[in-house]
Amino acid sequence: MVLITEEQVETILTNALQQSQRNNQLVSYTKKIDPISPLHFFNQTKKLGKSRLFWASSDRELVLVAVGNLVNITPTESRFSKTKKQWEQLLNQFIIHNPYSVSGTGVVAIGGMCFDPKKPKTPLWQHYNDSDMTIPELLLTTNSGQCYLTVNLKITKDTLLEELIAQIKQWEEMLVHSDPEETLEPLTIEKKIEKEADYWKKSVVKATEEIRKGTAEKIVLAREMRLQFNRNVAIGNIIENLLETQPNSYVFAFEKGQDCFLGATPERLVKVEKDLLLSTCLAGTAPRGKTEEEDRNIAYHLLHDEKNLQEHDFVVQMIREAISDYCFDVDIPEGPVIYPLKNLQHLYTPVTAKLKRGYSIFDIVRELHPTPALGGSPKEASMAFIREYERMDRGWYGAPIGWVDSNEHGEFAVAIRSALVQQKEASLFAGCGVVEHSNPDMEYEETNIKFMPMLHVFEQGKGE
Ligand SMILES: C=C(O[C@H]1C=CC=C(C(=O)O)[C@@H]1O)C(=O)O
Ligand SMILES: [Mg+2]
Repeated sequence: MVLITEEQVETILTNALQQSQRNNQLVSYTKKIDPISPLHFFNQTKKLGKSRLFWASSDRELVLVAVGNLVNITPTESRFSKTKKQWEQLLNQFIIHNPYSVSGTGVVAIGGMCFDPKKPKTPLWQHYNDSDMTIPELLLTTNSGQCYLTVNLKITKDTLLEELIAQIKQWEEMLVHSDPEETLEPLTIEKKIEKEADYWKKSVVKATEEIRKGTAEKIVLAREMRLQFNRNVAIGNIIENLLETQPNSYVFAFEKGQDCFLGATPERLVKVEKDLLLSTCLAGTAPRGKTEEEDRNIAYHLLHDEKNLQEHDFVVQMIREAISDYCFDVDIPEGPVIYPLKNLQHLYTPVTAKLKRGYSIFDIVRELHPTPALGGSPKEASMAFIREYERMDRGWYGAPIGWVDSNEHGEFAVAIRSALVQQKEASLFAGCGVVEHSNPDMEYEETNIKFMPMLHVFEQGKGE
């Protein structure tokens, strides 16, 4: 693997030190390297003892592995506009050496936020900030089969070049080196605890009553399942299983100390490449069939089911309305199609548009979150219901997670089909859209199939 040569680093850092007017100069250096496996990189960097973040796009064209926190953007209020502002300010402070105009290379901020900062945080999510975008120390980008390594540094007038160079060399040696794989006993789930299942069904009934009264039109209610394992979960193995078993889904893993929030979500919130904007309406659910014929029948019924079409339509209407001031050339097809996943299928309507000048992905995330696929309709009334009646801390579940780069490219997904892993335990989350004619037992079953993608990867140990 070719990393940065000593000469190159020395020239860049010397220039940076000379250019620096400040005490803290941020420097970013990107180099194309021979392809390496992102998962290998993720596993190798564990011994650095720094938090790691993993992101793979649903088509797997882009994979990011971010290691360490050079700077964290963690506003405690007005999180979307403050993140946007701080990100722009930080970019101005960087000396960037990135000769490649490739998405996801160079200075990238990656992270996410909690679903609802107005709901009190519980100890479950104590290590996760309400909003947290990381500019890492090391970033491996795999884009369309090409690999790039970015090193981000903070240098001061007192920084010793030799020490920095030695550190980069040390990273290089560590990454080139391949440690023998640890042999672990197979992972088994020793206990599954469904939290508040009966109460949850009652809250679905309560939601339908409120909807009949006219308080809201749709309310998404989620529940939690706690798992206990025989040993600590090896995060790299779970990512590997998710990549193998969940095509058409984004795979993510965000470590914070000993905790890791991870999953495989099918739901794009927004993708921006310069002025091209893509979003997704995903709501309405059915299981997969055991045979092709059964599968086709289920899909046909889903496409014609009033209740699911209604659930879906609230999302389409809201997204159309939310982006209208920020975009032109909005294109949304008339009706949904099927989005098949391994364990379930959804109603899906893609959205394309052109972003007006002066707006960024953060403006769109602010307008869209939460869509009625995770909150409800109207936004405020459904959020108020969730705040009052949902007996769980969603934390980062159901919220935007993603990345942005210095070329005005970025993508956010909605963190569903996910779990918060805490060494020998994990919390799984699943929710569903409650509308006027929702039946509590059927919604309960729907959340059961939404737990399956995560349950399977924990049950399978390694692969299928
Ligand atoms: C809230 C979840 O799914 C949403 C996304 C797709 C379909 C949904 C549904 O049919 O209810 C939900 O709105 C979840 O998986 O936890
Ligand atoms: Mg549903």
